[in-house]
Amino acid sequence: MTDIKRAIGLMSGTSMDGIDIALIRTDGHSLVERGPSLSVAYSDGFRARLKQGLADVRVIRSRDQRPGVLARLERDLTLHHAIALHDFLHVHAIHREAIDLIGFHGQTMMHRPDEGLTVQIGDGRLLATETGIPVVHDMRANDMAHGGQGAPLIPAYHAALAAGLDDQCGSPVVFVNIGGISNLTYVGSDGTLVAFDSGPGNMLIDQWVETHTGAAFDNGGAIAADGVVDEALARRYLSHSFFTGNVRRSLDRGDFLPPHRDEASLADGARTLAFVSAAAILKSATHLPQRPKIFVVSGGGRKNIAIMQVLKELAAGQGAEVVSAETMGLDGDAMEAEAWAYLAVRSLKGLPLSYPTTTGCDAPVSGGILVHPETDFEIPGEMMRFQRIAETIAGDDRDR
Ligand SMILES: Nc1ncnc2c1ncn2[C@@H]1O[C@H](COP(=O)(O)OP(=O)(O)OP(=O)(O)O)[C@@H](O)[C@H]1O
Ligand SMILES: CC(=O)N[C@H]1[C@@H]2OC[C@@H](O2)[C@@H](O)[C@@H]1O[C@H](C)C(=O)O
Repeated sequence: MTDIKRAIGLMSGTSMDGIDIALIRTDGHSLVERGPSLSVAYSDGFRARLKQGLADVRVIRSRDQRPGVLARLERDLTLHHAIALHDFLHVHAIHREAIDLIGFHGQTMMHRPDEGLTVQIGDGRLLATETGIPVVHDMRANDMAHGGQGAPLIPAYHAALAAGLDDQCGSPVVFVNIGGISNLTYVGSDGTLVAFDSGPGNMLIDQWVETHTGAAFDNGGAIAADGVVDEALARRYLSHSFFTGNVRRSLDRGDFLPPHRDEASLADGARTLAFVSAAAILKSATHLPQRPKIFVVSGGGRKNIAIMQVLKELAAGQGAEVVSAETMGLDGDAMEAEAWAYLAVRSLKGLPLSYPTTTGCDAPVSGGILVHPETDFEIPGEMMRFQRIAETIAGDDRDR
């Protein structure tokens, strides 16, 4: 009998905007039934603590070091995930015992593929203890140990989704995730899977808008709508060695920096960076085996009209269509969390998470660490839970 699992994925991406949670039922192969999802935003206080963590992580030389605020941050990040998971179960009236597994991404604090170093904070053991559910975490490390870039890992899930899309759209199909960083997955009609990071997604726009206005992002692309593209500035980004080099490599937040504050007006800067985000995707897509017929876009960047307009124009010039994940009946906000649930099930079964054509690893490799909760687990009582929330949130303000 097919062994089908109910798994929850927890994703906190490079934008550091919050936690995405999604439930799926899957056999870890082509059977995927997507369930409910939820996004829980971080408070300004916790985002400020994560940014402090990005500064403190710079001195790390091995992936288990936790200098400065990082040890405390890892604990509190994990508690935020536990709280978010309890809320998710409560909102959807799901009993904890109905869940077989959690796939826990944690928060990437540093990613240096050239040095074989990738650091995601998140305490899998603590999460298992707090939730009473087995947790698979740290899914990038084994790929790197086998010569891979450690990212992107979502392509295995895209391949499963593509199998369900066959009748609806042409092939090859390319899945585009526009998060803080963008990545592409090409799925050919013969199942060929090719993937890589494609450039800065929203992170430069977010940093630019925050510096000028204090807002976390350009809502809907409204700021960019009032601007014009500064061509010299756009050219500077698009001639970065990431695009001109022949080897595809995965990106860290620090690989691209926002323009200096006075290099452009707020609106022109936002418009230019939205243009760069879209043009980077098309530029990177030239490294795919074939021109795609359709780009299926997920991630928060699909809500930025300025990015989507340019993407559609540039793709149309190559005879390709651009649609949001929702047009294909998928969920562009939950897809990464769903993927982490799917990958956790694959990890449990010892199936590959990555391939030479997706991360550059030497051979298809599995990965992840499985942690079981203590056998005498009891759900923390409501009072204890609220006390933990209060403590964690108080910590967010105290430590910022
Ligand atoms: N309504 C919106 N309008 C414009 N941009 C938006 C909107 N909602 C979200 N975004 C952008 O999407 C970003 C979050 O996207 P997402 O959650 O896909 O990224 P992530 O998962 O953190 O990153 P990554 O995929 O790189 O790990 C926000 O930081 C913001 O820039
Ligand atoms: C190191 C790391 O966290 N990389 C992320 C980041 O965000 C987008 C892009 O860069 C992608 O390579 C990856 O996340 C996705 C979910 C992945 O691994 O598939």
